[in-house]
Amino acid sequence: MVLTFFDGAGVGFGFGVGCGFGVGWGFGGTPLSILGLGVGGGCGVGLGLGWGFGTAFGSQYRSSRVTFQGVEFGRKEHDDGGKMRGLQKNTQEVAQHKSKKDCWFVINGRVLDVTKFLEEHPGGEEVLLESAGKDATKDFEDIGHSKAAKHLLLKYQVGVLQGYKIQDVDDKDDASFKETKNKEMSAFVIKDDASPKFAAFLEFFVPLLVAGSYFGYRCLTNVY
Ligand code: HEM
Repeated sequence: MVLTFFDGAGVGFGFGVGCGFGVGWGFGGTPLSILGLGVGGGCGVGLGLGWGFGTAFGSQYRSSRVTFQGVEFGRKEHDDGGKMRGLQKNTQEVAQHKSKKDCWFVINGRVLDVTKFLEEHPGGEEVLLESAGKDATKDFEDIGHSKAAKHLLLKYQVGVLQGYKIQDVDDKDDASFKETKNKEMSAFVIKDDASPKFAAFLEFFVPLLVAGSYFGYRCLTNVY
């Protein structure tokens, strides 16, 4: 979860007592996304209801989970500081995990536990089981897996084959990974933009509707 603070100009709505100063709720500022506390000047004398321009500030919790092409970014597996993923394994140890219930293989020196991925693999579980307990680098590369697939395999890393020094994806000077990261950011923006637009729409029209109803009611009662 991420906490976003915002402040800025907005529209306030509330009850006021006295000479037209009211405290109520408002919305506004950047990213114009949620109700905050609004303070603003109003008009009227005595007990009244009003809305006016003022300032709005507040905070908002939002989910930081982002999924891009099936890869869930920000999960614990990616944030374990490499403790688990960096454990040294040898070929004999990898060779012991070659069943459907316990399937490991090696790709580019990374030891992967793909047991939970078998059923999800778009190329089918059989091909993965054929590589179980072995080095699957050549098979993996020969298929011409996409960049997303290359990124996805990091999720299943449980260690490093002895003798290999693995570069972290973030440090890798590889255009393919950079491209994936950029896409990840745009996916983030799109997902975050969706609800604030709707919220801003509601937040503008609700006070307008309430104020309109109130003034309508006042006009009607004055006539008679
Ligand atoms: C953890 C390791 C692996 C991951 C994360 C992975 C992921 C994927 C993904 C995402 C696809 C869909 C196409 C794409 O995006 O490239 C795919 C397709 C495929 N994969 Fe894998 N894969 C892995 C290992 C392997 C291995 C070891 C083989 C062995 C031959 C293999 C064979 C295939 C095949 C045959 C396809 C279908 C290609 C097609 O339909 O054109 N994959 N894989």
